[in-house]
Order: sequence, then structure tokens, then C-alpha cells
Amino acid sequence: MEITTVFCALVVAAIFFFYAWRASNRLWFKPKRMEKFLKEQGLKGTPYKFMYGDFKEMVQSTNEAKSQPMSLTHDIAPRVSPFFHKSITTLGKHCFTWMGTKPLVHISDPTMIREILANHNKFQKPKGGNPLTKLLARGLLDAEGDQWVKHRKIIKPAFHMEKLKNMVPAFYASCSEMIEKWEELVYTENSCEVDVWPHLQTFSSAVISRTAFGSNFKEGKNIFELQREQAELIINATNSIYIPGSRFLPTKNNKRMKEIEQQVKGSIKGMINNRVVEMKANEASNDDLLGILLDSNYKEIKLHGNSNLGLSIEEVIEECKLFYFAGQDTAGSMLVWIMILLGHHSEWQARAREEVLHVFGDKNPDIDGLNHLKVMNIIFNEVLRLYSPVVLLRRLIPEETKLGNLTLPAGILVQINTLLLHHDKDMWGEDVNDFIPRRFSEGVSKFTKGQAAYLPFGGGSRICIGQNFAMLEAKMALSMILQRFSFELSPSYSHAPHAVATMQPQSGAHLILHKL
Ligand code: HEM
Repeated sequence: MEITTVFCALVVAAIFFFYAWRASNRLWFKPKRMEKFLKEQGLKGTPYKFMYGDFKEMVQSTNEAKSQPMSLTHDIAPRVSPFFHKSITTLGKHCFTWMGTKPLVHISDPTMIREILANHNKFQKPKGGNPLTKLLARGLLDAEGDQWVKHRKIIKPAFHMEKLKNMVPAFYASCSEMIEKWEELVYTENSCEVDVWPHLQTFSSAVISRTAFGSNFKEGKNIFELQREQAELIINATNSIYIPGSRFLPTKNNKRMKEIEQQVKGSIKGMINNRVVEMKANEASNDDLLGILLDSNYKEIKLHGNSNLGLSIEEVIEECKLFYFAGQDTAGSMLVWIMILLGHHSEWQARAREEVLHVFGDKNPDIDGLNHLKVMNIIFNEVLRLYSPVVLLRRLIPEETKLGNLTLPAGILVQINTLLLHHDKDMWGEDVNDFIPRRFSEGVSKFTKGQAAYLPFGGGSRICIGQNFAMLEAKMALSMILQRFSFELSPSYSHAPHAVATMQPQSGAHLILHKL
């Protein structure tokens, strides 16, 4: 009897020590080993702090930076990315900080950046972290290896130029709705102050609803409104360290997130089922993203006679959710900074209008004309450099990997700070923080000398699939706006760029619109 009790006590103690050792290894000894390993290679870094890493400092510096607006300059990195900006300024361009227990190695050398972006199997999208973010978007953005190859192949045709051509009327209709509202607002005085930021968000959301779901536009809009609410709930939840399992607690937020998830899935599933029936009866229009995606999916299955080569309904649902997540906020962010910068730099606004009127007069913009707008193109490139909607790219290293002269241990994260790279004096020169679209007049690669230093849409094989879509959408919107209005920054405009999921104007974008 006594022997059994002693044996049981020993087993319990062994289990306790095993888990205690595992926890202390994960939370302390492993990070400390990695810290030593990185320091031995000459990298400077912040000291590891138990479990949280630099989390508290990051939140604190972001809150401080956001507490007041800045002067109207384009030197925005200290406000938008305060913690990473300070780390890189004090520790060097290649250094490390901490995301909880994981070291985050910052890479600024264009040759190393190219290598990271070219090898998507060695440098993968980060896994782990807060699992709630998966409720927002998975699909192509999240897939790896063969799964990613399969998804990209099926989705790619939806973004070919000849398919985008058919989406131009959707861009036009969405922009007309926005402009009608502005015309009502300026009606009495011929000019009026408008915070264009919410209008541009509604516009980019309408564009995605129309182009994704065509005739089911209204239903699509409803789905996207739910997704927007989901994004807000998730962003709130990710502002604190995630405690494993806490997403299953029956809190008000958790319940609402689950409810939204089910409603969104149900609606998209219903639309897909209807569309499949219509496709079989040859009654469906394949001009929208959903139609093209389903068409490309079934062609792939038919071609190889193997249903594993296509996407499952669940996967199609995830891709539809991703279109919204990846395409709405980013395009809205790009447009709002274009309008703010052109409101501030009136000479460039005048040049862009001159070009638009020269190409289209007062006619509706068409795709050929939009593809030939040179001044607008260089303005967009410069806005995307200074106010890149996506401020950083992050990758996880699953196995020990060589990068330049560094050996990076398995499990660490590498980060390319797009915003800091776009504001780097060594790369762009002393006038780095000035708005000079002309620097792109001979193309991006001429200025960067082909180096991976300009990455608003990422780079390598995982470059943004919606790049041409977004550029066309923004060109259509700006052309239609310039044909009808001139605008300048309102005295009540407060310059406060900040990064949420994308770079956004924290206090809105108050412009004075004048009807032409
Ligand atoms: C100005 C607008 C946009 C910007 C600045 C932008 C930026 C980016 C960036 C930087 C990436 C790479 C992320 C990484 O490597 O970690 C990316 C990927 C992606 N973007 Fe965009 N994007 C924009 C518009 C769109 C639109 C309109 C769509 C779709 C409707 C879209 C769909 C995607 C998808 C699906 C990926 C993942 C590609 C892959 O991993 O293979 N994006 N985007």
C-alpha cells in the first residue's frame, strides 16, 4: 500500500517537473539561448523580458505616439511605427526585438530582402499568435507549400487584365454613388468641407462587393458589413496578450464573433450553391470574382479528372472572405492618402487633372485611357512609398536557415519594415521625406536600381495578387473625382497617420471640395 502511494507521488512529481521544465524552457531558457545565439553573430537586440518580450513597450510607445497629431510632414515613421523605428535607429538596421517569446530579426538589406521574398518555403507566413485572426482571413494569404501553389493557380485568372476589364463598370458605378453624395453636399455653396475617409471606405467596400459577387451585390454588402464588425472585435481582442483557450469562454465578444462567423459562412455558402446550379444550367455570369473563381476551380478539376486539384466549398468561402479583408482596407487606405497628399500639394493635383481632362475630357474613363495615365502613375508610386498601406512584412523560419552572413535558428521571425525602408535616407537620398513623384518618372526599378527597396505590394512569388485591381480601381476613382472637383486640406485637418491593419488617418481626412 505504502509502496503504491510513494510510486503515485513520484509519478505526479515527475509529471509536475516535466511540465514545469517545459514551461520554463519555452518561456525563459529557449528565448535566452536564442538571444545569446543572435548576439554571438554580432546582432544587437533588446533584452528578453519574461513571456511578454517587448509587448508592453510596443503598446506604450504606440499609445504615446497616437496621443497627439504631428506636423504636416511626411516623416511619419516615428509616429506610425514608433517602437520599430526607435529600435532600428538605436540598435542598427539589422537588429532584433521580441514578439512575446520569439525573437524578431529586422532585415533592411535589399539583397537579403530579395532572398526572403524569393524563398517562400524557407520563409513562411507566421503561424501561431492569436488564433482569432484566422476568423478574418485565411485562404491564399495564409496557405503554404503545395496548398498555396494550388490556391494561387486557381485564383490567378480572376486578376488577369482581360477579366479586370469586365470589372471597370463596377468601379464606375461604385464611384458614381460616392460622387453623387459629394455633389449633394456641395450643392448650395459650390464648396463644402467633407471628411472623405468614411466615403472612401464605403467606396472600396462597394467595389469589392460588386466585383466579388456581381448580381448578388446587396447580399455581398451585408456579408462585408459583418466582416467589418468582425475585424473590429478581433482588433480589440488582439490588443492584449492571447491566453490559450480564452476564445472558447462564453464572453459577449466571443459569442458575437462566433455568430458573425456562422452568418458569413452561411450566406457565402448559399450564394455559391446557387451559382453552381446556374453554372450547370449555363445561366451564370462569370464576370465577378466568385464566378471566375468557381469557373477556374471546375476547369482545374475537369482538366485533371481529380477533385483534389480543386478547392472545396469551405476553401472557396475562405477566399471570398479574403477578397474583402485584403482588398477593402488596403485600397481605401491608398486612396485616402492620395487625396490628402494632392490636397496638400496642389501643383500635382493640377497636373493630374490636366492629364485626366486631356485623356478623357468629360467622358467616362475607360480601361485603355486609365492604363495610359503617366502623371497619375508616378503620383501613386510616390504616395505608396511615403504612406505604404501595409507597413511591414513578417515571416517565420521553420528550420535553421542561412541568410547572407547570418545563421537564423528555427522558430524565429524575420521582419521587413516596408515603411522604414521607404523612408530610408541611404536608399532614397536627403529628400526622402519630400513628396517628389518625379523620382519615379523613369519607372520604379530605374530609381531603386532593381533593388528590393520598394515593396508596397510585397514582392517575390507571394506578391499581392490584387495589385492591378487596386491600381485600376484607384485610377478610376481619382479620374472621376478630378473631372468634377478640386480640393484642398481643410484648416480642421489634423495630420495623424497610424497603422491599424493598414495605414489610416486617425483623425479622418477633412478636405474642402469645390465643384468644378
Ligand atoms: C493598394 C492596395 C493593396 C495593397 C497596398 C496590398 C498589399 C499587399 C501586400 C504587401 C501583400 C503581401 C503580404 C506578404 O507578403 O506578407 C499582399 C498580398 C495579397 N493581397 Fe494585396 N494589397 C492591395 C490590394 C489588394 C486587393 C484589391 C486584393 C484582392 C481583391 C488583394 C489580395 C491579396 C492577396 C490574396 C494576397 C496574398 C497573396 C499570396 O500570398 O499569394 N490585395 N497585398
